[in-house]
Amino acid sequence: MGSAASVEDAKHAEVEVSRGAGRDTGADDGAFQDVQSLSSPNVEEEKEEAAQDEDPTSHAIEISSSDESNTEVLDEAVEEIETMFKKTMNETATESDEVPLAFESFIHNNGTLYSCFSEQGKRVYVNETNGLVPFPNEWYSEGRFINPTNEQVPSQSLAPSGSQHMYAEPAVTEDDRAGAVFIQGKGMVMTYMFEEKANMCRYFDPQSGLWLLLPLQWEMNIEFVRTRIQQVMGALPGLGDQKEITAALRQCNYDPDEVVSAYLTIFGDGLFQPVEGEQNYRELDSFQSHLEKDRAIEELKEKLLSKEREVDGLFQRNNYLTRESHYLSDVVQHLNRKVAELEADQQEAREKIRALLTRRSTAPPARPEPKPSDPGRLRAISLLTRGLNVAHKQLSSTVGQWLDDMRNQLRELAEAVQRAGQAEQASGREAEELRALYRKEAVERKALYNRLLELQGNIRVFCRCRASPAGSTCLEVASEEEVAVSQKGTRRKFLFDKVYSSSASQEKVFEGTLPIIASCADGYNICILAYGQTGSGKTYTMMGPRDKPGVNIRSIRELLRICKERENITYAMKISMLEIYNDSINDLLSKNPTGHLEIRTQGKSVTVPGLTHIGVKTEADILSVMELGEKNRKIASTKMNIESSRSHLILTLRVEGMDTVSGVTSHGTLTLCDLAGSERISKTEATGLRLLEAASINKSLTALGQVFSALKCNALHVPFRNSKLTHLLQPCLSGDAKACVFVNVSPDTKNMAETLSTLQFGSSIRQVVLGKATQHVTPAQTAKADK
Ligand SMILES: Nc1ncnc2c1ncn2[C@@H]1O[C@H](COP(=O)(O)OP(=O)(O)OP(=O)(O)O)[C@@H](O)[C@H]1O
Repeated sequence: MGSAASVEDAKHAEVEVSRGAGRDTGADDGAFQDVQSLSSPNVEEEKEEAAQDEDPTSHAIEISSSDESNTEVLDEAVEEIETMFKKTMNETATESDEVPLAFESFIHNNGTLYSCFSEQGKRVYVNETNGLVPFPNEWYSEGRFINPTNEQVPSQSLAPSGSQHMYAEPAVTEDDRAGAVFIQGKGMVMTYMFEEKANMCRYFDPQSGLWLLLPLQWEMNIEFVRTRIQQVMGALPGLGDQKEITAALRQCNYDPDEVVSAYLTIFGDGLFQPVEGEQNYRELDSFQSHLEKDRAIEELKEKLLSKEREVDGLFQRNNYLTRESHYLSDVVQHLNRKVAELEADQQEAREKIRALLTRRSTAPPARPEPKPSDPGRLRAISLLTRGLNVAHKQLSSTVGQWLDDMRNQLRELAEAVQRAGQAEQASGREAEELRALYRKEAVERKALYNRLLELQGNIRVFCRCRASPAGSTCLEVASEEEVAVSQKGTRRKFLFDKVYSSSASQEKVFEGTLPIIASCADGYNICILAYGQTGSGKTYTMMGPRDKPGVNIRSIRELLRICKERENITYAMKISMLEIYNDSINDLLSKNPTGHLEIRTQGKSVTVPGLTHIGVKTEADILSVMELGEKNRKIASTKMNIESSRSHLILTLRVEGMDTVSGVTSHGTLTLCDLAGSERISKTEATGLRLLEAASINKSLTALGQVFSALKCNALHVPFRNSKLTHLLQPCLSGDAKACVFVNVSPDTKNMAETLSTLQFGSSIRQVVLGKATQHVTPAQTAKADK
């Protein structure tokens, strides 16, 4: 039973890892030898026996002519041939990329069974000593094929006894272990990851009706294995050989975590660095989907722009109408004043006329007694009287004309007032319509915006470069989205959602995260975290100095502003602050810290029982709580940075909203995480406690990398529980949240290795798709029932 034995031996065999060396020896599988190539003692014995005899036919398995024992012997023969086949296949597979597979069994008239294959159109058979040798022409008349391509043979008769998995019926469950792969000469074949003593990938060969072992080369292409390869490569960008990783996966029973730790144990953290000059296959893999996504994002951006333009137009029209309406009301008021003045004047004129008339009728001027003897005097009086009459007539007609003018003016004014009133009403209606239209546009714009955010990915990655005190720089901010690292004449580019140069202000840097802050008030889990080498500016970005506050304070300020703006919703906020130091959780707000806290998971919720939560209302409240937490934080010095924080800081703000009109409640969290700096232990010369801290930090950051790579390839299992850090961040990263990651880098040439690894980490998590974020809202009735 060579096959079974070799599998079992392989399972217990020590993992032999010798990168590079493996290649020299012709073992194409590199560091980890293929399970199949680890031969059992039985196989070794068979080899020795085989070596004693040169005649190929003498190695063939004799089939007894007796009917009873025929099936048994045939079973053994098939199994032995299978062992030889596998051995030959492995050898062939390591020598060339082409492996023949058209499987046929030939029975010679002398009773010997041969295993034959079609290789590049020529038939060959397995000879234990010489491997695959051409099928002799004379044999065609000396025997027959049991299962040639065009002849179906009852497969049960070929299945070796004792190996149930080899039976013809491909009755396998439809789960992630089932798959398919294209094989040259066979077309698309079914594959299944059999769980025997160790996991075994086999494909179903319809011609032989057998489940055969899949050669390494093809195994790499099935989904089950490919996902795991990607996980390993995600965690260790320094690994370039997928075949080598496949072999390693076989050795580790297809457990990617085990493979990663095996590599790390042997090669150390050098594998975190990508292989220089090597094309990142993941970029190729996701290139197409990224292109499509980018196209969709561009379209949405254009739509958004045109909507914004429309809204701007509406705004301008609205402003114009409002101004016109104000102007018209001013005119109306002015006219009304004028009318009132004219009416007063008219009244006054009337009074004056009436007074004049009264005086003339009631008190006629005392006429001097005419002196008949004075004709000159009489003529003068008559002239005066005539003049007075003319003046009276003129005055009457002037007054009448004046009154007519005033009446006309009044009528015109009344009409103007009426028209202005109507125009004002019309413009009011139009303004109201515009406002409704604007509200509708705003809702549509918000929906488009959310869709855009969703398409851009619920994880946004920003790169911030700090200034170089040394003046030497290996970084070049090529554009708003691209940063390049130059090294010995080569130039590597990295793309991010935004790249901030050393001159970018704290305010500018915060702008990138601004869009997701409002989502927290809507009931989403939001996470902002900073990753980077020690001293690269994470704390500066997240906390910042007092006069230049960072993302933490600005996002809290923005959140408070948004909550205040929403008049119908009352918000309650609670803040907690913890640090993870040497993989244990410390409560930073507790007055009497009682020791390290543990994490509890219930369904999707992750909590820390005993952690202090303080209710806060204003920015001042929050700042004083943060100050208290900061005081308790462990700050230690390292050789590289005097004020280097050696723990991960996680500040969480829980925001509970209650809509007083609809009764809907929402629960959002804003998680702000300042990660401890990744560092090269050798470079910082850390010893003792510092060494322990550094090892713990590196371990948790590696776990974070593993989580991101599992998320990136949509792995069934995401190893959140590998560290306290990833366990706590689970709700922020498990397809339920929106996240922003800052990768902070130093441009100093002496930090180039760390900078490259940080950029690689950042650009790789950019491809993570968290999925559609979930809004945590409870409808009114449920909310009441909950209470
Ligand atoms: N963009 C920047 N502008 C001005 N000063 C900066 C900037 N980034 C970092 N610094 C300064 O560099 C020093 C180190 O920065 P910081 O403490 O933020 O690094 P860090 O990545 O948090 O380090 P560690 O991981 O060790 O905590 C600080 O003195 C900080 O003020």
